[in-house]
Amino acid sequence: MSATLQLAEPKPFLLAAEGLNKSFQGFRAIKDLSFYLDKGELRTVIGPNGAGKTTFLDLITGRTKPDTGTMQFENRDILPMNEYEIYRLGIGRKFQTPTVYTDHTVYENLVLSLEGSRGVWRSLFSKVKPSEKDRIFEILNIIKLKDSAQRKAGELAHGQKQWLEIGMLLAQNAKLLLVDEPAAGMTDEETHRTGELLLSLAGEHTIVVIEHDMTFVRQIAKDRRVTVLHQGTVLCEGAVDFVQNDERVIEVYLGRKSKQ
Ligand SMILES: Nc1ncnc2c1ncn2[C@@H]1O[C@H](COP(=O)(O)OP(=O)(O)OP(=O)(O)O)[C@@H](O)[C@H]1O
Repeated sequence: MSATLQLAEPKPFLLAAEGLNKSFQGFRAIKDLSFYLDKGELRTVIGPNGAGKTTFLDLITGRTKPDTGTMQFENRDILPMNEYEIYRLGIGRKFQTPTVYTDHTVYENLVLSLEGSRGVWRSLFSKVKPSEKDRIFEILNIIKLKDSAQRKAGELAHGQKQWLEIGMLLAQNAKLLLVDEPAAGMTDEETHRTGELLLSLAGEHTIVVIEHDMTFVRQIAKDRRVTVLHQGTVLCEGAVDFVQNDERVIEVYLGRKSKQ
């Protein structure tokens, strides 16, 4: 009897971007950038100022369209879609500065973000279904804001606002969370707790974090893949120790060669 070798089907990437290029008035902000992300990954993207990190997130969310290249999310070509259509597919973004509804409570902020949300008025004044309420309390537990559920979001500390915003992405049921510099402006303790929150979400959620704070990067990356962008393209990719010891990475961060 002859045994047949069964090869597992390769798993498709959650997000696959290939050969992206984007110029602004002749300046090439993104150059032949390719990026592949597996479902459940927690990927950190680092790079010096002006490396193209924000522009890359703008390309994923449809805020900016590339001049050339392809972008597939769950095997669907998302380049022809507008920002709202891409958001509806399940790509959620958290900007560096928190954008919560400051005059609404923490609980209301999460209601307003629920997947398929029904517009501000309907969201706040129509009945929240028991299953939705359960989900909100689950999220409040995850983001450790249960005791602040009835506080106005505007009264929260900076770190808490950032956690609320991550909770809002969870309420949207985002499949891919794009998180831009979550540790900016945080105390060391808040930064550490943010790292713990992101680590607790990894696996079940797919997350791309842009970050400068290397202590934080080491906390969340551990042996996960880190992508280094430089001049609009991927300079290096690998475990955090690997990229931190890469001569080219040291050179672009320090502006000189580490060893001659
Ligand atoms: N709309 C625009 N018009 C012109 N130039 C732009 C535009 N958006 C970005 N750029 C340029 O593209 C380059 C990449 O910018 P981007 O903001 O993506 O970098 P970054 O890696 O996010 O930097 P930082 O860490 O400082 O936020 C920069 O040189 C920036 O000036």
